Amino acid sequence: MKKISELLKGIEYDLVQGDLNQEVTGIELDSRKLQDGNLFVAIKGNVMNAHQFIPKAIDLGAKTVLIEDIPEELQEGINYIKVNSTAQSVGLLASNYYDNPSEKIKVVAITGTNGKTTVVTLLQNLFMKLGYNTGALTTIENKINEEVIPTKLTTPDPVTLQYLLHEMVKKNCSYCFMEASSHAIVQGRLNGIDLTGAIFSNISHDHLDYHGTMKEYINAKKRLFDTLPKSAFALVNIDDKRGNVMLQNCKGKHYTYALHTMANYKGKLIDNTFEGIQMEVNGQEAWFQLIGSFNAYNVLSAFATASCLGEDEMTTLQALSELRPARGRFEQIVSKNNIRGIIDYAHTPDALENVLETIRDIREEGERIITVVGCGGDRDAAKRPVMAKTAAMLSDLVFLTSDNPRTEDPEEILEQMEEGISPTQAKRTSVIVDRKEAIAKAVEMAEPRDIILVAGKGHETYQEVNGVRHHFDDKEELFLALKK
Ligand SMILES: CC(=O)N[C@H]1[C@@H](OP(=O)(O)OP(=O)(O)OC[C@H]2O[C@@H](n3ccc(=O)[nH]c3=O)[C@H](O)[C@@H]2O)O[C@H](CO)[C@@H](O)[C@@H]1O[C@H](C)C(=O)N[C@@H](C)C(=O)N[C@H](CCC(=O)O)C(=O)O
Ligand SMILES: Nc1ncnc2c1ncn2[C@@H]1O[C@H](COP(=O)(O)OP(=O)(O)OP(=O)(O)O)[C@@H](O)[C@H]1O
Ligand SMILES: N[C@H](CCC[C@H](N)C(=O)O)C(=O)O
Ligand SMILES: [Mg+2]
Repeated sequence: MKKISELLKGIEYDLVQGDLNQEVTGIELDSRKLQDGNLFVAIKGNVMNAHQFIPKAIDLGAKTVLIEDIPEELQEGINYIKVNSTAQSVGLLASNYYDNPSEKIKVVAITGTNGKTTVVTLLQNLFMKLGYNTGALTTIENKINEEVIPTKLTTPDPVTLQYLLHEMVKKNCSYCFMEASSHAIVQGRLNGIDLTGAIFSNISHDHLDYHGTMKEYINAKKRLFDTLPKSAFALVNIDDKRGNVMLQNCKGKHYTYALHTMANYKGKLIDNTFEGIQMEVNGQEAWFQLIGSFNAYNVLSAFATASCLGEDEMTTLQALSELRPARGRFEQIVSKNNIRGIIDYAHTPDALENVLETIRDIREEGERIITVVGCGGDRDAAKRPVMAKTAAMLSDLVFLTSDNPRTEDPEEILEQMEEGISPTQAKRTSVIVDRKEAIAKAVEMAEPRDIILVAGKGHETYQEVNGVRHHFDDKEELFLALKK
């Protein structure tokens, strides 16, 4: 329970009607979940304008509503508070409700097209090893120390986010490492968080359905750095040409990391095998259990973050070298007859290219690459032909199949993917709508020493079709097929 006036600290508002001394029992964004005494926040979303749900929220017991538009009729006994943007205000409101948790825990957010989950997972495991209670918010799951809290979003909604930070504070966590998706930044899900640091990994083609253009997508990521306080550190991958863009209007302390450019934190890849990578980090050589040259960036980023947070470099390197990769990222199964299956979450053109290039680097002569890949529905359609083209260019055989079709027709998604395939490549490409069948067929076609990459769904244990998530696990399917 909290007084409304306390929740509004730091927020510009107009009290349209009501009494700010009253208390609320919680903050709710979804009228369907509203509980008695909750404050209902009416957000104008991408699909719905929640102002239409105000009467329903009041029926269910809301006494206070946060609005942008004043309703034609005001109900008696209800507090109406008007702000410029409900979506942008709710983070701070929720932070006030949960006693401003980010003042009591160091929160570090990472943004970028690829590598966020990998780096956050590395950082949580690293800081736990270093002896700290630590939280993590990732695409795979949210965690408070070892406790797992399932999630459907990469970055939680602002109320859940503040609630989780508050729980981390209660469990004495010193750090929270979190992913900041570009959607979340634009929608203000991180507002109200006093960040200790922000990291930029890279940017490449994704989410153009949502942001419209690459320029807007870059600007979305840049906003995380533009709003960073002076006390925070800003750590960017300077090998990515947008690294500098992130720092342009950033008041925080600037730090850079790179493999190919001069930087504060410098790495050098020495060896890349199916067992791990050997690299030099600030002059020190070390071995890491993550596979793929792109992971050199992720390891370096985690190392640099630990250093920015004041950790000893040698201890950090030692601990990092003991860590396993995140679930569904370059996970391998080798069959009895020596066929290598790889499950990877590459669901962007750049990620797919990186992972295939890495396999091509490591494989030995005569080892063929067979790729099984699809593209998600209700997401950026422009990446579909590009991903198919990348798969065909860098593999010997390709099986185009379904990812999460969501509300789209899977066959249409596949037709769009096929547009990226040339007539010559088409001879080495098969289209199999059913993902289970596609994986089984890939295994059937494989000969000893061949390498099968199943890309796009990584850790996911479902396939979403028309709003329903059916159980589906690439790892299970590949394992089953390889055992036969
Ligand atoms: C496109 C997008 O980002 N959508 C997110 C957004 O929803 P929205 O703006 O579309 O909401 P809406 O459906 O228009 O509804 C507007 C408001 O009405 C409310 N409502 C709605 C219905 C009702 O009966 N009553 C009611 O009160 C809703 O709670 C909401 O507050 O805000 C919601 C609450 O925070 C999110 O759950 C929702 O994520 C949807 C499920 C989604 O699929 N998001 C994806 C695209 C996403 O955000 N992905 C990124 C990751 C990307 C990456 O990893 O690369 C992420 O951070 O996970
Ligand atoms: N630093 C990197 N550069 C390029 N590609 C990468 C990098 N790190 C990982 N990848 C590729 O991207 C895939 C997804 O990695 P990860 O889950 O860490 O990214 P993410 O940014 O969290 O993705 P999402 O946007 O879905 O949350 C990996 O499976 C791998 O193929
Ligand atoms: N967080 C990413 C995940 C994509 C994973 C892929 N399997 C798909 O469903 O498209 C997104 O929402 O775009
Ligand atoms: Mg992620």
